[in-house]
Amino acid sequence: MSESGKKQGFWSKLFGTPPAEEKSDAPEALDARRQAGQDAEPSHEQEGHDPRDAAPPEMQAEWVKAGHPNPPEQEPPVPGDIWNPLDQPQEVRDKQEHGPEVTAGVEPVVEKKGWFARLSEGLKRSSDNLSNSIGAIFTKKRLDEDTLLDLEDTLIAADLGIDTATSIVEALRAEKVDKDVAPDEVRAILAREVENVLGPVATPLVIDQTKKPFVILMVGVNGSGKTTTIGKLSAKYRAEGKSVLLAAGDTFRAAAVEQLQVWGERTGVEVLTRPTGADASGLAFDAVQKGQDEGTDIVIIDTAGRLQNRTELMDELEKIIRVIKKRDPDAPHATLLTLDATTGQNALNQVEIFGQKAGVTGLVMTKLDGTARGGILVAIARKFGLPIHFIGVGEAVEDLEPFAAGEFARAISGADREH
Ligand SMILES: Nc1nc2c(ncn2[C@@H]2O[C@H](COP(=O)(O)OP(=O)(O)OP(=O)(O)O)[C@@H](O)[C@H]2O)c(=O)[nH]1
Repeated sequence: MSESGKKQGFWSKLFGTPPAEEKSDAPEALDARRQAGQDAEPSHEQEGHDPRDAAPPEMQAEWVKAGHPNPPEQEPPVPGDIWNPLDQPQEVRDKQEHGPEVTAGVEPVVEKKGWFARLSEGLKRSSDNLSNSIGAIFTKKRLDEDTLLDLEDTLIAADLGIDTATSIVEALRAEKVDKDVAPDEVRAILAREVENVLGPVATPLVIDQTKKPFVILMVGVNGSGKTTTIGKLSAKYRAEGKSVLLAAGDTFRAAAVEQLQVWGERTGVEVLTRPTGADASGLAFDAVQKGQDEGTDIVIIDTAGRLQNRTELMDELEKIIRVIKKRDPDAPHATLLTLDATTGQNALNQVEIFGQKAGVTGLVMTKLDGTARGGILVAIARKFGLPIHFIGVGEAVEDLEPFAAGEFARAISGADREH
């Protein structure tokens, strides 16, 4: 059950009904074997209805004050297991250091697409590849084994994982072999199977109010969206009337501390800091203690971005957790791993190693509004079964959504679009 049903006030006003289905011209086949050099770029997206437009003017002014940038134009990083966030272009890394620009004064609210439209656009590359390949494969009316094998290859190439690919092919074989089948029926089966995998892990992050404070530790590789997600979460929890304390645990970089302080100012939340180079675990300890002393509802601890294969940095993360436990043996009550949706296969390894070292309890997939490679979330769900709490669909404070399996499945399969 998504958290959206329970949302009140500010938050419930933010997230309206998803916009009507998106249409796109279906280009020809994209499958590598069929490409023949004709890789289709996503076509220009239609403007979606933005539920935020219906919000009161003072709220819109607040968003403008908080900076309301358009999604960044970022090229996807190098694909697969050689992906390294530190390889991103300097301007992207600069932006990561300083966060999105804050617009001074009140300007007209920028026309912004609804979150579902941004999710669909972000997943358009994955979705187009899948959907168009399905269109190209299912040219014969009758379903045969060769066609099923081609489909399996396509699903694996879309990062969905071998297990999911096999189960989709099995479902199709059971229902349709030797029968007439149209591409749209295959897309619908794909959407259904993806939803079956994602449904059980689409669970809200429940804040146990008996824990004072409820401690959330945010972990992930460099630039995966930890600090931005913390900013969005603190806005959400403040809007729910909860008290929040942030701890700027990336003590390596002054810019990271500043970035969290900007989010603290935007959301009216205190940020605990230490000088650059200070021990991050000491800061985490102090933050939990301060939260206990002051009866704070939620303490969110940021950590420095680290590649999962850097043993010494992962050891430091373990130390932070050990030290937090000295103040509260049950804490952290949630350890959230942020995954950049443009990462691809490397995300599987991130979940595995951060899971082992930091005891990750849930996932947030960020940048699903960009050039996302969303299929990997299905492989991750299948392999690890970890809760997926939220998705990030933009850089602004309101661009955090509870994860909804059905919407994600429809967006990635292209089942809602006309072909
Ligand atoms: N488009 C888009 N950009 C995002 C999203 N989440 C974060 N970003 C951007 O991604 C960049 C990195 O985000 P940060 O929050 O700084 O990432 P981080 O994990 O704290 O980075 P480090 O401190 O370097 O480890 C920033 O430019 C963010 O504005 C999202 O959901 N969509």
